[in-house]
Amino acid sequence: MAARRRFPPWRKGGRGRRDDSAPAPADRPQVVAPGWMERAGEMAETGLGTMARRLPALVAQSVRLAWRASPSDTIVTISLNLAAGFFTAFGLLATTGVLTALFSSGPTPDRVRDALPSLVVVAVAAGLRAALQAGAGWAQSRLKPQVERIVEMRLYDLTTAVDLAALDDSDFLDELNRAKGPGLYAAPAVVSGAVDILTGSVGVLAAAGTLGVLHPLLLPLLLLTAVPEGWASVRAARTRYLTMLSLVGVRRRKWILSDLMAEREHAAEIRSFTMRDFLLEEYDTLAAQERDAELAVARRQTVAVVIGDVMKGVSLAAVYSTLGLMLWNGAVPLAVAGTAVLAIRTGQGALANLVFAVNRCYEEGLYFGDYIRFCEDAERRVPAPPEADPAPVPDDFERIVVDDLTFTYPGADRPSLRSVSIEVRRGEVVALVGENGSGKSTLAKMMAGLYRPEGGDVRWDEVSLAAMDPGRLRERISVIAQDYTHWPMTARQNITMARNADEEMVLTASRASGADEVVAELGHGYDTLLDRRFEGGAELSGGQWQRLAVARGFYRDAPLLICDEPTAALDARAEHMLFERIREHADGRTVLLITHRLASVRYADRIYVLEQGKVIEEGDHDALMATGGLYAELYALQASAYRVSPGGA
Ligand SMILES: Nc1ncnc2c1ncn2[C@@H]1O[C@H](COP(=O)(O)OP(=O)(O)OP(=O)(O)O)[C@@H](O)[C@H]1O
Repeated sequence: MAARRRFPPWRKGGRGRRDDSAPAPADRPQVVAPGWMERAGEMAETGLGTMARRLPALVAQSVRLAWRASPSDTIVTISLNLAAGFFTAFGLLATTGVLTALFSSGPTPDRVRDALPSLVVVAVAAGLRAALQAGAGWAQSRLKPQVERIVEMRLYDLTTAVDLAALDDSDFLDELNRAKGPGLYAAPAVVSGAVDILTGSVGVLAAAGTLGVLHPLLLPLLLLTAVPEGWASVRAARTRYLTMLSLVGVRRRKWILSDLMAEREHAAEIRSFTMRDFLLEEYDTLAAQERDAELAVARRQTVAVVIGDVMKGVSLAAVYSTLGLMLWNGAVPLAVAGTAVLAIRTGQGALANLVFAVNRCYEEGLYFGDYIRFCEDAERRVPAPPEADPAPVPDDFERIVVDDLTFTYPGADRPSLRSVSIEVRRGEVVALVGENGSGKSTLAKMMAGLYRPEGGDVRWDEVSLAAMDPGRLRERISVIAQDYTHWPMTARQNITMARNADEEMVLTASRASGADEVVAELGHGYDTLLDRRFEGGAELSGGQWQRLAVARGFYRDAPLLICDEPTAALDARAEHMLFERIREHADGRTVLLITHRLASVRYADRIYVLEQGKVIEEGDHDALMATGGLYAELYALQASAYRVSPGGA
């Protein structure tokens, strides 16, 4: 396939394999071309014909986009451009009158006087055309920010709505990267390219119409000059796009590295582990690949442009020779030939603009196509809206049943949960324990309705989560996540999470989590901005952030509280206090607790022990200790570290 030949060396020989001479070592997985490149590469394999076929659809798509952004500016842009084209043709035809008068016989003052009325018409037409073009340009530039806004909003509307599993899929993430980068920027360029196509076409039609009126043979001559330039532009655009595609992986890896080298949070570790040389070398290798690819593009583009220019020169020579012959043979009078030269020059200017616009629209259209495809893919991945009559989400429940649940992350080769069944009754504290990677967080996320099961079900009092409105369901669940976000907002907003702040509830949640002590130290209390990148912003320690994250979980008045490692960063006193609160059933709520601190789950009503995605033991502390299985083993290990007897107290 032709597309393959254009990929860089490491792309040769099939998906993901690299040339031995390529500098990228085997431990650089992001550099491997992702699966979508094959498809996108084929897409970009277009010639003039394909482009001409695709262009109407692209222009129609752009006009629809412009219309959604602003119907009035779209109408003004199109209609003023059409009117400007009319005055271009009108002015050109009036020029014949001027030239006929000037080239006639008789004294010069008389000839100039005879030419005056036509000259006035030419001047008025030029003035009107300029005014209309200025108006059209203004409306066109107004369209840009409006288009940008709607495409950005659509993208983020989708990225925040897609199924969480989509964001675990590396192909989807790559598509997202392309849509969010070049794709997003291409949208206004495509629209303005489409408008420029319209403007250029109107100009060309005006010149062509004039030439057709002057002499029918002049018309095909004008079109002849467009072909070489068009060919060169399309070729250059395709080369650029294919290179961009081949460099997506390299650039992605470069961004990751540049973040690592320039972000404050990694600075200390880079120094402690003397990572500097390693990172710089990695970066340089990738930068060299990018440079080589860019240099190759520059060379291929220049060759295309030079060939195009030579062909254009030849066709221009042919045009003027033909015109000269026609004049010689008396096929056209001198005044008409003079107007024809003007019309050809006008037409060529318009043609050059048209070719540039077509090329730009086509090239940006390739990138914009990435955006469109991403949006279509993302739309398919947005969970279907609940049926017209979704099952009501109860205020509370008697029991939550996880029934035979199986789940595999996208792209993973084995399930993270296999036939898991557990039960949580109202008011209980139920603990999930197990070694790293055993599936605890995955199970908690499924119970929070964040992932959809591959097999099995989660039910609240016999009603499946799948039948409920996910938005309402999540309102009834409070999650203290293991990987919570440090929101760049105030301390209060970090607790209330974009909800109306109830001062009393904020204080209660803060006291319960120990966040009140953190806030007391802050310059502006709950109004302190927690991000050092902003002026006056404060920096918190890991444990202080965790207290806020816990307060966030407590603030939400939900019947089910899921705590995933809520104390990992807490000091001994804060940890003790938090588990005390949880043991008091977190003020009557049902709690699903994940922790490695087994001393803290002793008082749970029930403990489920997971191993490799399966529940292998269940019961309360005493029952599990009596079984002498994994729980007893882990508990004994921890207890011995603290020199506590395995039996308890
Ligand atoms: N987003 C993801 N994409 C693919 N695989 C994942 C993802 N998250 C987790 N996994 C895999 O699923 C398995 C279970 O992970 P999970 O985070 O549920 O374990 P855990 O018991 O909570 O571990 P830990 O105690 O370390 O927090 C692991 O093998 C992990 O590699």
